[in-house]
Amino acid sequence: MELRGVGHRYGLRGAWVLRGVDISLPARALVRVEGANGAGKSTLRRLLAGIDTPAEGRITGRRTRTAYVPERFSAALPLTATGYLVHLGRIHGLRTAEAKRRVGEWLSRFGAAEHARTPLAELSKGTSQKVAVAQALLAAPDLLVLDEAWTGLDAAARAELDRAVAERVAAGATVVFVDHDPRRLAGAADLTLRAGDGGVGTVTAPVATGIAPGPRVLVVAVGPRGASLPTPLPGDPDREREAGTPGSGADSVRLTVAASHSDALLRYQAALLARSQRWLAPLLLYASVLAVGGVQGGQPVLPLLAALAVAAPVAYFVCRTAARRG
Ligand SMILES: Nc1ncnc2c1ncn2[C@@H]1O[C@H](COP(=O)(O)OP(=O)(O)OP(=O)(O)O)[C@@H](O)[C@H]1O
Repeated sequence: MELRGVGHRYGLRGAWVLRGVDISLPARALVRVEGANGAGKSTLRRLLAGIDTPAEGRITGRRTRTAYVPERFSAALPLTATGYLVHLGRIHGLRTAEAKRRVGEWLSRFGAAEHARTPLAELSKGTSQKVAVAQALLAAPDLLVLDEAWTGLDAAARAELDRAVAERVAAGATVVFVDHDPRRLAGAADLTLRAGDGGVGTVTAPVATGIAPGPRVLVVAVGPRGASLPTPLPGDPDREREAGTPGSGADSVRLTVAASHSDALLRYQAALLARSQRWLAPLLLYASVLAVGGVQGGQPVLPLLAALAVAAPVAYFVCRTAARRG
């Protein structure tokens, strides 16, 4: 999903809240949105979720199934929790039986099964929030936008939401979240977007998420001399540029990324190839487990094989596509 020159303001003469926003949101990524109060975080999330249309600029590459958990949820409808959720499941295209099965599963996972038949108006704030989260997860969205979604949940439900988020990302979804607690999913975000405050906001994409523990994978990308890789890249890899062989016209960059993010990084580079950018794609990809985690644990072979199993098919696909494109 791409935002190009996106800006938003409320009303024709309102002050610009966001302007000149240029970001790419990769698939299979967890994205944190940060910023001071009033900086435009909710505005950005509503634009991403398709609830608001940008006043200027374009958003392209929208994911097929989008779900949003608002900061405040109040479904003032004469329905029970299950009735409401099944209805939403049907809107998402699920058959009634499948919708009921998923509703039961999600209410149970969030510890709200006993309120399945409770009218929405009688639900406590915490249980209402569980219903709000369940409605978003029902349809297995490939873009999930969470606006302080953990607020009001009990500890067990908060942990369950952490797990659900990890599952969606692992399944290839983009999950965008904001939370006032900086410890929420700390270290797990692939990308951090910072909304600038002061009315006229910009969004930058510092990708600093810290070095994730565990095995690290080395990806070597070779491209035209002097070309630069886009920023940000999934997983915020460490970059080390290497001068190319004289006369070869090529430079290479060594990207070191947590093994858990290597797949997202390789997929992203394959997408760059498809868009024919200057850094067409890695011509050479290889993976190895570095000292953090696997090697230190004295068992580098299995993680290495796992990393190669991920990297090799993608490298093959990228090189084959490059060859086809000449
Ligand atoms: N519907 C609206 N109509 C008019 N102005 C709005 C509307 N929604 C937000 N704003 C204004 O846009 C600016 C950004 O608001 P937004 O809610 O996006 O910020 P935020 O970073 O999410 O803030 P917070 O952390 O306090 O929720 C604020 O000045 C706010 O007053």
